[in-house]
Amino acid sequence: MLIESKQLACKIEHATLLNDISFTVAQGDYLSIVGPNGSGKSTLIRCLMGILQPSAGELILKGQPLHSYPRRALARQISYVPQAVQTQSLAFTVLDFVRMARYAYHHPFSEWQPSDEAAVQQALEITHTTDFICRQCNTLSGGELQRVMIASALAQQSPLMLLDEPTTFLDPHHQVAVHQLLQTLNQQHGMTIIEVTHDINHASQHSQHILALHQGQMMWHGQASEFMEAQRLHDLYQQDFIFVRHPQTGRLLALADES
Ligand SMILES: Nc1ncnc2c1ncn2[C@@H]1O[C@H](COP(=O)(O)OP(=O)(O)OP(=O)(O)O)[C@@H](O)[C@H]1O
Repeated sequence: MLIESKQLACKIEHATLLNDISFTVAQGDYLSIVGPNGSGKSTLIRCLMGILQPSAGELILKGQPLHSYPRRALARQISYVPQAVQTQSLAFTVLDFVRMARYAYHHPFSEWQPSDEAAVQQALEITHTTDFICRQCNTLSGGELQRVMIASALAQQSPLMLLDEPTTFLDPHHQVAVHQLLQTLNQQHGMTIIEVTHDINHASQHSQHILALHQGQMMWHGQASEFMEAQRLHDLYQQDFIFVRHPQTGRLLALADES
C-alpha cells in the first residue's frame, strides 16, 4: 500500500476536525475525496502533506509513519497542487518556478543535475506549458497557472499527487483540460492521485475510489462506480438529486434537484 490511514483523528485546540478515518490507497489509485463544505477534506489533505499531526491514529506512507519522513524525503513521495494561488506572490518566470520544485533533490550548494533538467522538461511537456517558460507566473490566466502548478508538482517526481479542488475557478474548457491531464498522469504515467473535489459527477466517472466525509467522519468509502445512490447523496449533502444517464458512456450523472 502507498498510503494507510489508521483511525486517523485530528484536533485543533478543542475542535475535532477529523475522527476515526481509516482507508488505504494503492499505488496507481485515483481517489476522490468528497463531502460538504467544512466536512474535513482539506484537513485530511493537510494531514497527508504532513502539515497537521494526527491527534490519534496514524498515517503510514510506504510502510513507515508519514511523520517520520524528513521534509525533503516526504517531498520526493508527495506533491501538492493547491486550489488557487495568489498570482501576485508568484513573481518568477514559469521556468524558475517549476525548477524550484526540484528542491527535494538538493541540499545547500548542490549543483543542478541533468536529471533535474530532464524532470523539469518532462513536466513542462506533459502539461503543455513549454510555451510559457519565459512568462512571469503572475501574468498567466487561471487555467494556464493551474497547469503550471501541476507541472511544478510533476517536476517533484513523487509517486503521489494531492490536489485540493484544482478546477474550482476554471472555465469548462480548462476544467476538462485539467481533468484529462489528471487522467493521463494516472493511466499512462502511473501517478497515484488523491483529489478533493465538489464535482461528484467527475469523481464518480474518472476516479477509481471515492471517500465521502461528513462532519469530520468517514461516511462512505468504496468503488467510484458505486457511489451514485440517491439516499447516500441526500445524507451527505442534505440535498435531493435527480439522476440521468450519460448518453455516450451510460454512467449515472447526478443533478441537484432545484424544484
Ligand atoms: N485551525 C482551525 N481551527 C479551528 N477549526 C478549524 C481550523 N481549520 C479548519 N477548521 C474547521 O474544520 C472544519 C473542516 O475544515 P476543512 O477546511 O477541512 O473543510 P473542507 O471539507 O475542506 O471544506 P470546504 O469544502 O469548504 O473547502 C471546518 O469547520 C473548519 O472551520
